[in-house]
Parts: sequence; C-alpha cells; structure tokens
Amino acid sequence: MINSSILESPIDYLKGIGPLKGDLLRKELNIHSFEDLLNHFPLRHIDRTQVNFISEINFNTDFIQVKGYIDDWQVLGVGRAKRLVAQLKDKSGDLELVWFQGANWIEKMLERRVEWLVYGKISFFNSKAQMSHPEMEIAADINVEGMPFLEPIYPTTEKLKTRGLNGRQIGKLVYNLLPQINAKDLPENIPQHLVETLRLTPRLKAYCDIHYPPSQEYYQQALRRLKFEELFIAQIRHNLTRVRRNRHSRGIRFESVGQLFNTFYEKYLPFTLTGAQKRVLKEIRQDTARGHQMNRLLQGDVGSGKTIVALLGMLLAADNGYQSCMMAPTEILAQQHFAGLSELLKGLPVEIRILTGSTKAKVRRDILKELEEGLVQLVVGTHAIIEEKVKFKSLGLAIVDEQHRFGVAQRAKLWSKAAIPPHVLVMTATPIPRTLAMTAYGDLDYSIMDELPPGRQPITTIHRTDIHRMKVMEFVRSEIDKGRQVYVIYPLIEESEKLSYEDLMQGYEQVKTYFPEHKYKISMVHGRQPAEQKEENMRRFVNGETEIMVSTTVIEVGVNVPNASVMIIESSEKFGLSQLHQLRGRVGRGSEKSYCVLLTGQKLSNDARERIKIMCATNDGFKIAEKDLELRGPGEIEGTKQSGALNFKLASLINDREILEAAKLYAERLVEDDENMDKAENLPLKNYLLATKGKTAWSKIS
Ligand SMILES: Nc1ncnc2c1ncn2[C@@H]1O[C@H](COP(=O)(O)OP(=O)(O)OP(=O)(O)O)[C@@H](O)[C@H]1O
Repeated sequence: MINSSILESPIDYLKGIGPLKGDLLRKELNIHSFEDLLNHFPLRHIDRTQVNFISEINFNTDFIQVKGYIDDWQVLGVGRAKRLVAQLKDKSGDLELVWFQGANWIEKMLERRVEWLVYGKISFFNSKAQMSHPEMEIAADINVEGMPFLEPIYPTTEKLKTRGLNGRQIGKLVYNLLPQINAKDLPENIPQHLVETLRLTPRLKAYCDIHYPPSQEYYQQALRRLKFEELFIAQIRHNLTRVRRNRHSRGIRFESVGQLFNTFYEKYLPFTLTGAQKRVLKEIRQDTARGHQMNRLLQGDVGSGKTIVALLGMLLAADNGYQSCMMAPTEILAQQHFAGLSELLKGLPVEIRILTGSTKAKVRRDILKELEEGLVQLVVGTHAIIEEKVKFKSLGLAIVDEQHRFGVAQRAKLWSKAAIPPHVLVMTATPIPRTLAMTAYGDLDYSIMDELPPGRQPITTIHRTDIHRMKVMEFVRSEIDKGRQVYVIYPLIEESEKLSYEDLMQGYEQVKTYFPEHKYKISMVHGRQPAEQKEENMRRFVNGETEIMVSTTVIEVGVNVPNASVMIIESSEKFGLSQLHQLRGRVGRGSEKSYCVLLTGQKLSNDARERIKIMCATNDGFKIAEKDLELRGPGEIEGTKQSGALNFKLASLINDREILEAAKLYAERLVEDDENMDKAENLPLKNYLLATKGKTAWSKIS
C-alpha cells in the first residue's frame, strides 16, 4: 500500500464513478481505492494514429484498429452457442465481428449509420477472418486532438462492459485520476543512487507513463522501473528476514564434530562423498556452528544422494547432544528412510525410531516417552511428528524431505518444539528453477547438489506409442531375464480416484498377460490399498522378491531400488515434466544401464509433444525445471501454487530474469551494508517498508 491520503480515497469519490459503478469495481476487479485503480495496469496500448483499412489488414499483426459502419447483424444459435455476428464495412471491404457473450447488450448498443472505431485481434474460423469481442467506440466520441495517441486498454469483465466500463472506459477513469496525484503521494522508494545507476524512471513518472505513455519507449521504461520496484521490494524483504535471522536469531550451537560423525565417516560410509555432498555438508557445518538458527534449502537432483547428507547432519547433532527428526511426505517414504538409515547406523550407538499415522498406540506411547526423555536421538516419520503431543527433550535439527508438500506453517510448528528453534534443513528432490527458488524461498539459504555419484550411467529415455507396447514388453522381459527389476506406472486421474483405480487394474491385468504369474512376480501399489498391503508390496519389490512394480504415482518421490533398471510410464502425456523426471529418477540409481520408456497415445497436444521431447533430450533436472516453468508458468509449478511470493503484478519470472537478478543483487548488497536502513540514502525505502508494515519482517522486528 502506498501511504498517502488521496490514494486512500474510496473509488466512488473519483469523477465518473458513482456508488453503483464503485460497487461494481469493488466486486468485479477488487478496486476499492484510488490506489487500487492506479495499480490496475493496462493490458496494452492502442496507437490511435494507426487505423487500418480492412482490405489492408496484415493478419499476422497482433491487434489492429479499423474504422467503419455496421449495418447488418444477427443473433445466431441458442443457449451456450448463442452469438452475435456483425459486419463491419469500410470503403475497402468488410470484416466479421463476433460476440459469444453479452450478445443481448451488444445488440442494444449497436447503431446503424454511425462510424465505429473497432479494436481487437484477428482470428480465423473456418478459414474466415473475424474479430471476436472487439473494443468498440463511436469514432466521433473520440477526440483525437485532445487525447494522448497511445491509449491504454485495461483488463475488465463482461459485467463491467455492460455497465459502461469497458477496457477503454476504465482508461478514462485513470485519465481523470492521474492529474490529482503528486510526488508526495507516490514518494520514491528506491535509493536515489540506484535510480541513477540503473536509469530507472522516477516513481511518479513511472506510474503516469505506464498508463498514458508519450511513446512506446517511455512505456517500456516505466514498465521496467515498476517491475524492478516490485522485485526489489520482495528481495529486500527476503534478505531482511534471512540476514536478521542469521545475525540475530538465537540458535543451537553444534560446537564440534564428534565421535559418531567421525566413526561413521571413517568406518561405515559405504562410498566416497561427491564434491557436491561435501560442499553442502560444509555449509551445514558452518551454519550450525554459528549460534544462529539454520534455515537451509537443499535442492538436489533426483538420485544426487541427499539422504547421506541428511544422516551426517543428524550425527553431527547427536554428537552435540541433540535430537533430530526427519520428515517425509508419505508413509512409504518414511518407511524407506527408516529402513535405509537403520541399516547405515547399524554399527553405531544411535537410537532411531519411526513415527507415522499408522504407528500402533502402544508403540507410539513408548516412542513419545523416549523422545521426551531423550533416549532416542533420531526419529523418522510423516506429519505425525509435528503433532502437538510429540515432545522432544532437545530437538536440534529438523530435516524436511520434499518441501513441496510441506508448507511454511508446518515448518513453523517444528520450531515450537524446542526452547531454541532447531536448525531446519529442507530437502527437495524436484529441482525448482533458480528464479523461482530465489523468489519463493528467498528467505532461506540455498544449496544445490547438481552432481550425481560416480559410476552412474545416463538413463536412456525413449518415446513409443501404444501400438509398440508389445515390443516394449519384450524388451522389459529381456531386462528381467538379466536379473533387473521394472516399474510400470499409471497416471493418477485427478477427477476420479475410481477411474485411476480402474485404469491401474486394467493395466495390471495386461501386464499379467505379458508376464504370467507362474514365471514372474508382480507387486502392485496404489492409493486405495491399506497401508500394510502397500508396504508389503513395496518391501517385496525393494528386496527383489518381485520383478515388476505396477503402480500409480504414489511411487513418485524418493523410492530407492538400485536394481531397477526400466521405468515404463503409461499415458505419459498426462504427466507434467517435473513429475516425469521424478518418476524416471527411480531408475538409474545403480551401476546398470537404465531405460525410461514414455508410452503415449497416437495423438499428442503440442505441449505434450514438447514435454516428451525434452525428457528424451536431457536427464538434467535443473534444465527440465526451467523448461517446466516456461511451459506451465510459475503458478503451476508444484508446491509454489499457494506461495503468494510468486504473484507479481507486472514482473514475470520467465521473461524478466535480468531484472530479477539485478533486484536480488542490489537488495542483497543494501541489506548486507545497512541492515537497519539508517543511512540517509536508504530512508525513503525504510519509510516505504514501515508504511507497508505487516508485510515485512523488518517492520515487525523494528
Ligand atoms: N557419493 C556417493 N557415491 C555412490 N553412491 C552414492 C553416493 N551418495 C549416495 N549414493 C547412493 O545413491 C543412491 C541415491 O541416493 P539418495 O537416495 O540419497 O538420493 P536422493 O538424493 O535422496 O534422490 P531422490 O530424491 O531421487 O530420492 C543411493 O543408493 C545411495 O546409496
């Protein structure tokens, strides 16, 4: 919010809006005040000097403006197919205009023998050019002399259009508002030296130019400035939170590396750590020795070996007399971590337990007691760990596997489990693009593991359509005959659990026809099974008792069966990129050559084709994440959906990376240099942050 009186005025007070329109603006566009209107940015600008003749329309141009008469129109179709079709004529030719919604009121609005100025996008229907839902103005109403030639067009709704607030008319409201605003209302909030170094348009001017720019260039400059401001302020907030926490929070100090860590490292570590694992371990070591709370996000590509890093972290805690917990998103994963960690810890005097929703009451009681008395150093589990009843004697480190399914609020619950907040290490196995991580998790310190353990062979990924299933199954058989194991995955059909289940069952029957039961053993796992059955099936596959795992995506994250070398993904066109990558990551975890077969139907959408192409081209999770972001946009990336941190009004995390990088760099420097913003040059920013209090960690602390 901008701290200023005129901007806080209710929208009804603006010339041209009465209580009726005011109500509509509030309801339809969430515009309550002058300030909200000012922050309602145009979608685009029409160059009013550019009017095309119909015969000269270049169909490749995005938006065009034409002028002409409408003498003829008809309402066609009924119900949802109802549409209004009108013929716009100028002296060079005619163009069809179509409205699918609001046919009735458009019809009322249309007038013969009046010259219309029509603006919109050309599309083709049955090879015929048409313009649907154009912006319409009576040409004579537009006084070209007095008005700016770049006219803004605003987002609006059908309902507003019917009440005289189309995209252009909203522009007139803004036009009335702008002259009433002065520099006091919109004080500069970026330090002057940055405004100069980066040649940013000053704030007030940027607001004027984004709405009514004197030229396209001014508009671009205004846009750049406001995008920078948006990202810069967000980065300042993140940095303040992080720096304040790193400098001022009280944290447990893990003074030394002790016997448990050293013995494990020297005697039991089954392999040499990769460079990336060593680096991250060092970061954790440094973070936990400072006496401030660690909040670190560890992004590792699938199979990069995060578990061992987590374990070494937990041993470090145990060496210093602290307990640790490790939380997984699903029961299966918790079980698997527990089994894996117990195996690794066999020779060491470390007590480890598992706590999940299905832990029996008596066992649970015992575990809770042991945790409270400090008899157990390590507990692995699901969300069950953060339940209120669970108390620790001295929780020092909390590891959260798969941040994507574990929100900030739940992280906060963990903190409340100890007098001094425990160190938190969040591990994600689905890489998030750097730009997203920077914005969504900018308050966390950030480590990357982009190196796979040595000896891994790249997974070969191929795409086959259904008709080649037979051949694919023959290949599967040859791999099983070599002693390998195989996954066959079916998609979860979101709309219906029942459909997913039927799909899977059909698949299971089909797999059985290729691999008869007397010769091959099959495990099946799906969401509808009771937990015990699920685990039993999982266990048999993990132990190599079954050769084939037929499953829905419950298998997606973290499952580790190094002997599995083939991943068949059925209907793979239904999966998103990061999910495909996760699934593929279930193979290629041993030293055998592994394969991933993406089965699809014959017909693929362009997007699906693109996804399959990328999967076949690269194994690099970070590259795939970037592509995913490009294809789906930030809002859709799993786990970040609810994160308001990604909802920027102007900036795009895909197209404005350079601005984001700059915002990050300068925000980091500024906070590093003047955390309390006492320097005169930072006062405008400080004032702005204080005026927008509640949104910044800084203002809470100050
Ligand atoms: N430095 C290493 N050298 C050789 N093998 C390793 C190394 N680090 C881990 N591994 C092995 O690699 C496999 C994958 O490790 P881990 O399960 O920790 O991966 P992850 O990062 O959790 O992957 P995912 O997120 O896909 O589950 C395991 O079998 C583990 O024993």
